[in-house]
Amino acid sequence: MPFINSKVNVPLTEEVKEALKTKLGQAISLIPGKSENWLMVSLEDNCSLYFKGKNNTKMAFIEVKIFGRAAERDYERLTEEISKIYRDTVGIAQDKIYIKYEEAEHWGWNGTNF
Ligand SMILES: O=C(O)c1cc2cc(O)c(O)cc2[nH]1
Repeated sequence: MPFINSKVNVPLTEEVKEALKTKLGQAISLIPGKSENWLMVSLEDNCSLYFKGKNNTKMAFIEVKIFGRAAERDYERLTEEISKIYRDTVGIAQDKIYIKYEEAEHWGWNGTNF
């Protein structure tokens, strides 16, 4: 049950949101055992983001939360893929994207915990 929360400082059309959701759903399977089947995605646009004191360029902050653990090499591959997705789909330069990973030991679903 991964969760991807993304904030960008530009507006996103419904078409772009759909494309991001689909591409992120494919990318998450770079982490063994994860898939779009359990993926929840939040796409926040028009956020007030500042990087290095400035807000005059497109930027993104993306959080990836997973239940359990993953290997460093899988996070490396996912960072590469997510950065390409936001570059190709939203036009954000790779050096204006932060990606944060979190591993959760406790995850609730359907009224109980895994
Ligand atoms: O996506 C995961 O991390 C995930 C899905 C899933 C389903 C399930 O029935 C489990 O017991 C664990 C689990 N992890």
